[in-house]
Amino acid sequence: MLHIKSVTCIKQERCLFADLNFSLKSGQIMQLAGPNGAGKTSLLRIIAGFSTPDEGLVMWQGESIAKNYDEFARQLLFIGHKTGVNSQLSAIENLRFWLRIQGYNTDQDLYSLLAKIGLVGLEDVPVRTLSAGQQRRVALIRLWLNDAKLWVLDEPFTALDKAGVAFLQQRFLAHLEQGGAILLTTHQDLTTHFNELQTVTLEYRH
Ligand SMILES: Nc1ncnc2c1ncn2[C@@H]1O[C@H](COP(=O)(O)OP(=O)(O)OP(=O)(O)O)[C@@H](O)[C@H]1O
Repeated sequence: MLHIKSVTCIKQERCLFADLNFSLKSGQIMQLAGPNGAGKTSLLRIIAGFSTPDEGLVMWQGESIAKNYDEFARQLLFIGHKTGVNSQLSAIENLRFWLRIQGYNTDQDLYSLLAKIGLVGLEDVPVRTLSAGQQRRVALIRLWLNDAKLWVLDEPFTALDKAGVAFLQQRFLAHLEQGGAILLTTHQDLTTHFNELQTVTLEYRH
């Protein structure tokens, strides 16, 4: 599905990583590990096509993502460290916005979806008035509103409580069972939940 081929990234004259190679197949989950500043977010942004590598290629289904980026973007769900939630809008309004820009039906029962993720009674207040963990839950609802094959998630567990982490892990398992793939950064230990977890570790390079 996804191939990272000889990818190099240089920022502020520091080489974050060089000649990086790995693949991610349907049904697989991969954790990007490494210390602060090692380049994990930079790599996720390259893989999502938001920035270009100094050398190398990101390939999706056998072709460079640059070749048919629109098609790749349709199969990608990226949720960054910054949540991408409009904090002036309510959770329901954010959901309707995401559905609309993807061309999906907005008549779904969004209240029951928000209830599932623990936001009963908070559906219609501005997201900025919610706690950090509740705001993260709003951002993560896109995982239920999307049929993208490849999920690229930068620290998705941040600010979530134990129940939130467990709920998200269940959603990951369902996505993998349906043939999706997940690439994520996290400081959580995922090995007990995902038998086939792969890890790529970036060292901090000076
Ligand atoms: N747009 C940019 N311009 C200049 N330097 C950048 C830019 N983005 C990232 N960097 C630098 O690249 C390095 C790696 O940053 P990055 O955010 O990829 O690390 P990270 O491994 O995700 O770190 P953390 O664990 O703290 O989130 C940092 O030293 C950062 O200052």
